[in-house]
Amino acid sequence: MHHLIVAKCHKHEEEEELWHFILKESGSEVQTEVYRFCCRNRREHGSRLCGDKSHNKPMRTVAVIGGGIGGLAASYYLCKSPQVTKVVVLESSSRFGGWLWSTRRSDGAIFEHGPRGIRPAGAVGRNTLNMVEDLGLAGEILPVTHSHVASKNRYLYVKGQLHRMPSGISGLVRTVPPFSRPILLSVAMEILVKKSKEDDETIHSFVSRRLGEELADIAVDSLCRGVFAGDCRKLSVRSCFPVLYNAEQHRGSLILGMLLGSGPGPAVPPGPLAQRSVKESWAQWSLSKGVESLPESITDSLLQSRRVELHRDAGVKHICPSASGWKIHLEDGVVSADHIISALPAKALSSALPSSCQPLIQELQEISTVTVAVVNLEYDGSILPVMGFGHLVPSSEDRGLMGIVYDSVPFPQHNRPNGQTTRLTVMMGGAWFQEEFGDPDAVTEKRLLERATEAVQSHLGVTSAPSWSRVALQRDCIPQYYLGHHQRVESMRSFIRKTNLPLSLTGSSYDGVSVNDVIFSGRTAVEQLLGTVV
Ligand SMILES: Cc1cc2nc3c(=O)[nH]c(=O)nc-3n(C[C@H](O)[C@H](O)[C@H](O)COP(=O)(O)OP(=O)(O)OC[C@H]3O[C@@H](n4cnc5c(N)ncnc54)[C@H](O)[C@@H]3O)c2cc1C
Ligand SMILES: C=CC1=C(C)c2cc3[nH]c(cc4nc(cc5[nH]c(cc1n2)c(C)c5CCC(=O)O)C(CCC(=O)O)=C4C)c(C)c3C=C
Repeated sequence: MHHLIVAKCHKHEEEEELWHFILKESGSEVQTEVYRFCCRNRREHGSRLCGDKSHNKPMRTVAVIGGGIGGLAASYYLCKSPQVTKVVVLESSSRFGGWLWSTRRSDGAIFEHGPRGIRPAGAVGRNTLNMVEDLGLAGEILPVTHSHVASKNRYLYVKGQLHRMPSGISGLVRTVPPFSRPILLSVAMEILVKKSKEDDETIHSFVSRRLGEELADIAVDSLCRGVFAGDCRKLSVRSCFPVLYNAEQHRGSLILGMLLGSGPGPAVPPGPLAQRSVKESWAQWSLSKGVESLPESITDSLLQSRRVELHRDAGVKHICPSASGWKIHLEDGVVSADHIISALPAKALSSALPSSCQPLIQELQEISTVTVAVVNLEYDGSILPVMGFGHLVPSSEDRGLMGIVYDSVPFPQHNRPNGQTTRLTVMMGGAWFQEEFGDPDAVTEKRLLERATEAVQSHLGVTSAPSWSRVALQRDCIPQYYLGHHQRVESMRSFIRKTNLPLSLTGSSYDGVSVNDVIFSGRTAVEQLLGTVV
């Protein structure tokens, strides 16, 4: 008996949905087809994307280039499918994980030099938790609930003072400094603002238009510094905050979009861990040995598979088309592959591609990145004047200093076990790195450390010197989705489709920078390649 199951629908690109149809015979899968539906202007066109016979026969060798969380996630999902004979992961540095990087000191203290908290919410959040559970990491989760002080208290540093971000009904109906009128007023007026006809808009312009300039200048400016280390006057609302863009497009208002929803998202059923996150109302989570445990655990699981080859110190220099796919040139050898999933930063991929891919090279080069100085500090004793996740600093207050995270508050488990200490992380530079500190290659660690400790002193009144510190200069760590980014990404993928290049683009350069987005993008790349749900 044959059963046709519509297994899944998820949003692929703007106004596009992918539908997976699975044909089952006596309970086992015999054929999968993936159709792309374009819902633009409410007209629906379906086209078969993949899943024909050629896609259901084994894909011999897939090379995954870049061993950050994006490349590891893609490899993890590739291994879920029996269609792939071999997966070769090529990473230029001596470790896997990319920006997921934790220092574990011998006395038990843990310091993050990249992401520190991952959100469980939404389809992409559930997807990561399902993966975490599958990897056997559930027991290592450190959840931070919505009722925790780190979730309730987030601060802004404006005009030389810390201000708690308004929250709850009372915070919205009253005038709370640094804002000059109740936020509820801006929110109520928002429903009356007309929808824009523009294809894209900067985040600052979008929020000024819908909620007023003050919220854009202070709250949203700071938020963009705390997620993209970027300038909201240049970043695209459509690519950075698609939920806001879609709310306006589909409901005519952010508030209505939030109340009524703004279109279907990807369908990701929650596993037991994701269900627990909802039941216990988690706002974010980390892992007991630091966020780097996640790529370490994926690497360990990949090593269990005889189909996977993991190569560190294997920088991709050049890739050339060959009769069956690609020849990938490394410093000291050549790897052949039928298909490449690139999880490299866009510029790194652009310099490896052959000149026959010129239009793609051009677009990849246009995706800028920013450099962030991450300064981890440890102080003896309990030195914070306020408790919360941390504070952000709008660019009008201090262009070079983006904010301070009070790591000991959300994750006290990462403090050294003996004796009371406080761990802080100061983040500097971003879109303002060059103007504030000059050439990243010329700036000294001493200068960055001094700037960070001065900020801790002036913002938090801490006069003691840190008992331990570490400066990490994260070069080109966050891609900037400037105006028109969505068109650029679509144009690159369209070039790949039209020229039948056996290449998939994943990682933080294209479809979102959060850890959740990058993992989900790895999964989407694999599902599109194999034409099956993994
Ligand atoms: C300071 C900081 C704080 C952050 N905070 C958060 C947070 O709180 N929450 C959150 O969700 N996200 C956060 N992020 C974002 C998130 O960590 C990143 O967007 C994500 O880790 C990017 O993963 P990726 O695999 O796409 O890229 P990368 O981590 O950059 O991986 C790319 C890999 O490719 C390798 N590579 C480069 N060139 C070559 C080559 N030629 N050949 C082979 N390999 C190559 C690199 O060595 C690297 O390992 C933060 C990022 C930073 C920098
Ligand atoms: C409180 C101070 C914060 C600083 C300073 C900060 C710097 C910083 N953050 C990123 C990248 C991301 N941060 C993300 C989430 C996030 N960041 C903060 C606070 C600071 N970040 C908070 C409170 C949160 C959680 C968001 C929430 O729960 O509301 C994310 C993930 C966003 C997501 O969609 O999941 C990223 C990415 C950088 C590069 C950076 C450096 C200046």
